[in-house]
Amino acid sequence: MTTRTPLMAGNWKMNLNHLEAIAHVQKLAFALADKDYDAVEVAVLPPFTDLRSVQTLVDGDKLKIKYGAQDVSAQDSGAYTGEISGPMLAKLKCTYVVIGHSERRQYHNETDELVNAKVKAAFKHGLTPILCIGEELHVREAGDHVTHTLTQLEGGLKDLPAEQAESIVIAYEPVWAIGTGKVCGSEDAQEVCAAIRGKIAELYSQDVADKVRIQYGGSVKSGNVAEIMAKPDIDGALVGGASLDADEFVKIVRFRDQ
Ligand SMILES: O=C(CO)COP(=O)(O)O
Repeated sequence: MTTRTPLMAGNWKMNLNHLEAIAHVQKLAFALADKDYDAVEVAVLPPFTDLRSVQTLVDGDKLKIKYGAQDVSAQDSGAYTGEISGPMLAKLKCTYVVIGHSERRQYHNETDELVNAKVKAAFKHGLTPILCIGEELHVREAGDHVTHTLTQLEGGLKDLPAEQAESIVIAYEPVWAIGTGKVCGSEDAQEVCAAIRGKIAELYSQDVADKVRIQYGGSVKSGNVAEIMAKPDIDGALVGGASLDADEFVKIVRFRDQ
């Protein structure tokens, strides 16, 4: 049986400037101990403007916390005003990059095709994508949440070789549970996460599917994380609002104590 190390990642979204980022990561570093890092991989996903400061802190203090970006361009360089490239993030030693978050799909019209190009760009430059998929409320109400989410999964993974697919992180984030306080029931989250793993097994192999980490995201807090993490196909959480409170995020990392 493959053992997957849980990944707890804080998606700060458009919050915390670079000075606040330093203070926040220092708080996390002070609170987290080796035993936490032995049990769980911990990552922060700050805005682009914070990454250099976070890198300097992590390098300088030899912190075990990982970090990454919230998006990446599908292009390597050139006349793409406002975009940030994979080589730039690699130079900042980012481990992860969030791709296809529902807020980018919704407000920036990102399609599965673009998301797929960004996933490939991430791997090309040694970054691990956290590929976000999940349905809107009307899709769940129509009972189409599994089909919808698996279509996004297939679109995001299109033509990706197994060697890359096995190290990707998938974040199942039902859009209606993001920032709303409405957490998806753990059984409902497990249903979709199991379907995601099943689809990866079908597209690649059971071995690849067993290696891929699948996170749940949407109103995760210290009070509900343990129940979510108890599900067999959920290997971590992508935490928005609650990751902005260092004490709360540390409690989420220590989900086994909750
Ligand atoms: O979108 C999310 C993480 O990427 C979830 O956000 P919340 O935890 O604020 O609901």
